[in-house]
Amino acid sequence: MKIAPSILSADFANLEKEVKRIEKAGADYVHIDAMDGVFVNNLTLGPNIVQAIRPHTKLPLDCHLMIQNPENLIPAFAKAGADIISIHVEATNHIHGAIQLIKNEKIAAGVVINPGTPLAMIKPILGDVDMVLVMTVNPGFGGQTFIESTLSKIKELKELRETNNYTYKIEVDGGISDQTISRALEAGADIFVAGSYIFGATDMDQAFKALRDAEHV
Ligand SMILES: O=C(CO)[C@@H](O)[C@H](O)COP(=O)(O)O
Ligand SMILES: [Fe+2]
Repeated sequence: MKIAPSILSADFANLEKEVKRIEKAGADYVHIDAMDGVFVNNLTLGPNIVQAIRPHTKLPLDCHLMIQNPENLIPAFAKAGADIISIHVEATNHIHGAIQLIKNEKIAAGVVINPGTPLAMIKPILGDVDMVLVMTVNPGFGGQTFIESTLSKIKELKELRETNNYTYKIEVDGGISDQTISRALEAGADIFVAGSYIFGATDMDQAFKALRDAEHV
């Protein structure tokens, strides 16, 4: 399994230190939540923060854009050093075109789907994406409760990948902890975003171990 700590729950006054801390603890990606105050009721990290973090880690920067009409900002995130850009299917009328814009930047392209959005909305583009991010909470904030009804979507995405020889990774985001990760893993997720569980832990190494233990039961 791959673990992508969300720096939304990090100490924003010490981001360099926080990124180095997760790298040392065994993170596979740095998950960066970009919120625009329109698509979601919160305002967070933009391309300038991605650019500021880039020299301080070798980890891939996994940028989750919670931005209405993300087309306008895709080039700026790519230029800032994003390795993966994921955009919400709910945030654009032109999801196919927006995914192509990301691919034009020669970086990995992901589509994100909210808990209340049917899988049918992204079926036509599943052959075009490198990653499908299944939101397991409603986007906007860290520290929310994992929504169990999202598990069926993860299972179906895994089946669709097998049947159609698609190559996307399945990422889950929201409410992931030592208590919930095993259900998402069993359903078929490959990459696990965790914010408050990792940054809220008194012992970060132990938090990583507890998440990875789900693979060994
Ligand atoms: O995209 C989001 C929230 O919208 C996430 O990436 C959160 O940052 C996850 O936080 P936890 O639920 O793990 O605390
Ligand atoms: Fe996220």
